[in-house]
Amino acid sequence: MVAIEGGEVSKVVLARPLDAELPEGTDLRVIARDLAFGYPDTFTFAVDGLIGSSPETLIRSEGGELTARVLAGSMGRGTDARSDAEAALALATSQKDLDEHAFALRSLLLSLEAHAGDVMTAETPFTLKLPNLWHLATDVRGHLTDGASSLDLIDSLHPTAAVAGTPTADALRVIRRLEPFDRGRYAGPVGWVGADGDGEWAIALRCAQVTGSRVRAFAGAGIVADSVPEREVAETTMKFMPVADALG
Ligand SMILES: C=C(O[C@@H]1C=C(C(=O)O)C=C[C@H]1O)C(=O)O
Repeated sequence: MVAIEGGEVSKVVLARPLDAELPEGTDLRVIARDLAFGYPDTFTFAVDGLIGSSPETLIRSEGGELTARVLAGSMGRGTDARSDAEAALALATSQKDLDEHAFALRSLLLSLEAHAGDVMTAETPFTLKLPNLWHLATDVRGHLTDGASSLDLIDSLHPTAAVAGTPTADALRVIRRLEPFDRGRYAGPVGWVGADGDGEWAIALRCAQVTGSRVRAFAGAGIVADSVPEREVAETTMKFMPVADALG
């Protein structure tokens, strides 16, 4: 909060790791299948021991068409239909979350400017329902104008303010100062690229790195001026749910 109050950054995304031992005999293919069934509206991935289900599309580039889904602003699901609808409404009307979302969207749009035309987004974010969380979400569409490959695009776009903060360079400095661990591939791009440069890249969130029998899961939350530290920590606990449940 000192970095935000002092004007060093407007938003910073801070993460924490969660370490565990993998139960003996765990088959990562089964874990990936469980994640894919449990979180159908996400990208489930398992690449060199990095396994997870990400709801956020960094960029998809196919035949000159670009799409992205920006997420920022989160709220736990309610325990019944009524409290769940209230949670979604509270999120959609929370100025703190709308601000947090606007930073993330703006950073993506600015980075896309060099590569895309006819960029379209809705004026207000929608609420995206996941099994563990509500998110504020904005879908972005545009046309590729400079022939960039999807690898060029992720080079320009990563890291967005959804996982780093605003301004990017200052937020990265604050992260290096405050996070006492290496993010590894957490919050980086994960996806595929074709021989023609097209591709689909998610942001590696809601994931864990498996190394032998050791597992390290990661979860972060965007901090802005009105953030309440305890709520942000609780948000990361909810974000651990997919991998924590799947890995037992
Ligand atoms: C940083 C994470 O998630 C990001 C941060 C969010 C937020 O702060 O509300 C929401 C979605 C993601 O863009 C994470 O899952 O670890």
